[in-house]
Amino acid sequence: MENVTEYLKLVLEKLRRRIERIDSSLKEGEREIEQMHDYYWENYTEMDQYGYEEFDNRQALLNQVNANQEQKILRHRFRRMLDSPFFGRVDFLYEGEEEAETFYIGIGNFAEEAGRIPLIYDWRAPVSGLFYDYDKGPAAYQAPGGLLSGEITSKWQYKIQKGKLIYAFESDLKIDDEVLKAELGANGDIKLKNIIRTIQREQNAIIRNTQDRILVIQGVAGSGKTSVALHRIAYLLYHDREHLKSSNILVLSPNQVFSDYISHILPELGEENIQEMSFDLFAYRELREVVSDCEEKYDQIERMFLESEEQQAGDRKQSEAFMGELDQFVLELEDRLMRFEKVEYRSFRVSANRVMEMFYYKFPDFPLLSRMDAVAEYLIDEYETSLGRDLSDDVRVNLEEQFQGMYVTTDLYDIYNWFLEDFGYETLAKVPWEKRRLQYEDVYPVLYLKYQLCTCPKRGLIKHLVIDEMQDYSPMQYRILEKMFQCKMTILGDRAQTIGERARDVTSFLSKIFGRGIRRIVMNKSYRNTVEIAGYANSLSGITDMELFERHGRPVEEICFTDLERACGEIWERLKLGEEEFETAAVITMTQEEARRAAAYFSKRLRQEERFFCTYVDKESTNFHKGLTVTTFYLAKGLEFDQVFAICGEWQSHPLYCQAKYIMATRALHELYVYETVQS
Ligand SMILES: Nc1ncnc2c1ncn2[C@@H]1O[C@H](COP(=O)(O)OP(=O)(O)OP(=O)(O)O)[C@@H](O)[C@H]1O
Repeated sequence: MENVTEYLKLVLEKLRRRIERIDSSLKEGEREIEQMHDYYWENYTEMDQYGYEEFDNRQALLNQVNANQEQKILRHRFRRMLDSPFFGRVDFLYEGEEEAETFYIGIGNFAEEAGRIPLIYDWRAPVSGLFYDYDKGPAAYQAPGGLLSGEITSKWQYKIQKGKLIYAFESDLKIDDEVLKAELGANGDIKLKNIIRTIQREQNAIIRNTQDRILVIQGVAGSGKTSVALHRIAYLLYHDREHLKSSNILVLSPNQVFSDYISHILPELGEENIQEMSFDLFAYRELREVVSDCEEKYDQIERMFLESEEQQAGDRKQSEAFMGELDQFVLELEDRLMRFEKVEYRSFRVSANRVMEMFYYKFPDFPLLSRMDAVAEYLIDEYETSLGRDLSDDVRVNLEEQFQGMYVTTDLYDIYNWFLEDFGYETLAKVPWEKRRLQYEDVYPVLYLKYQLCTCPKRGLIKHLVIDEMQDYSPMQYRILEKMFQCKMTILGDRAQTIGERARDVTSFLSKIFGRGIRRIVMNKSYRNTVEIAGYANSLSGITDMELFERHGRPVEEICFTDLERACGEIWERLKLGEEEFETAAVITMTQEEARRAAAYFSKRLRQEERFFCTYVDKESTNFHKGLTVTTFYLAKGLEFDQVFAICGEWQSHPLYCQAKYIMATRALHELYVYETVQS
């Protein structure tokens, strides 16, 4: 069918009919569930004594509930498609055929009935690859049965809103750029949005990559790393539904606000949301038995602003050299940690020599602090077999305690202190558990030590791990992750955005940790910022090889001010929120104290004149809102705003200054103002 308006009308009509059919089948399904309940309650006293009938009844109920659930998911997708059923079309002439076939592409598959030829193809379907990867001319796509070649005879892009066709372009490179410019030039949505209409070729290659076990994406700020990683997840879920569920995917995300910011994409793409976790939170939980409190990463950053010489000690403890020292310490620990003794209780007797022999020769591969459990288990089992019965619980507990008592200590805090002392580092305060607090730089060394000495819990349920902001994880953290996860991974980040004195290029050490099977991809084109903003940011970090998407805006303004409140007064005048141009704006500071003062200023002004919402975001915040956000550079990472006011203060000589300013600058979509306050 040639005429797109006609086709749109037809599709909308069929969508409506399909939704009606689902509605009535859902009603029928719910009636059946009710009847099954009624039947059960009326008859359950008479159901057969072995419970077969009851089992059958429950099974039927479960099946019906699941069927209804699936129908609801379908209905949800079709209702969304009523707004915009498709956005692209390719006409493809298969090799050896005479007439081209037409494929319309949208957010999901749609056929008049299950099993019929789709009227619309999901953007993730094999054939949809044609739309993203080729212009008119020779083309091919990978179908389940092999590569299918041919020629694209025409390719179209559409914008449909509320069921109405807004535009239709027969696409070529120039038009594609215009469409993308329009998308990027629009005001920032509140949350990160899906990009299926305009996925770029280099991005599509990453999204559709299924062969590499570990994909490492080093991408410049605003190149679409986070977007691409999430679309990749949607793609993988679509193509491997049998083995991969959303519960099998885990995202390591930097904080709650970022998680909230990206939380829309997967549901928008018709997938359930995936689990996310902060690695720090996980580490604190794992160390609960060792210390009562741990310093948080963000507190450490704040501390770095107050005591900049701390940075070096902190960096040292995350280095590969430090890990080497810890490994060496662990190797030499065996003799020092053990005090072998005989074990006796009632008729159970084992000599110290026997225990030692088992410890060193029977279970040498067990981590040191888990090994005595294995020895005890083995010897107790052996004894129970000779007795021909199990030991009572109290005898077993007594024996296990004697075995465990052969460790001089099992307290990781003490053991870590031995290490610090041996290698000439300042030791931790020797205090009871209630008073123990680890500084952030010691958190991962202690966790690393724990997994060197005790069996590391494997996360078998996780089949795909996504690590965002990869540059902020140290070699030691990757080593721990490698022990915990043996699954596929998507690791992404930008070395220029490292929170640290120097940019960290994790690609230089990842292959040492994960071995072969790593594919490294560089994304060098930035989509977020205008040319003016990207040029300014690049000059800060010395980046010269970034490709810029040609979208222009206001030049960046650098403004000097004497104090923070005056800078805020100036910002107030420049904000274009509310009824004006923009949806989102941010005032970004170096430190929490500055952010707090700025937020107090804006809250006060807003009490007098209610123009928009103002949200102060700190490390405890969980949500991302429309309006003005006031926060620090380290919490603004990963986010974007229409207008950004970067308050760089008087930190020019601070080691984090350059990276922080770069992070602030690259958050801006359309307008950037940089405030350097100088003391009067
Ligand atoms: N193909 C595309 N089509 C439309 N918009 C895109 C495309 N690629 C990226 N964008 C937009 O560019 C912006 C940056 O994307 P994203 O946040 O995923 O980048 P990033 O590389 O993770 O950024 P950063 O590291 O700076 O936080 C977003 O607004 C995103 O929607």
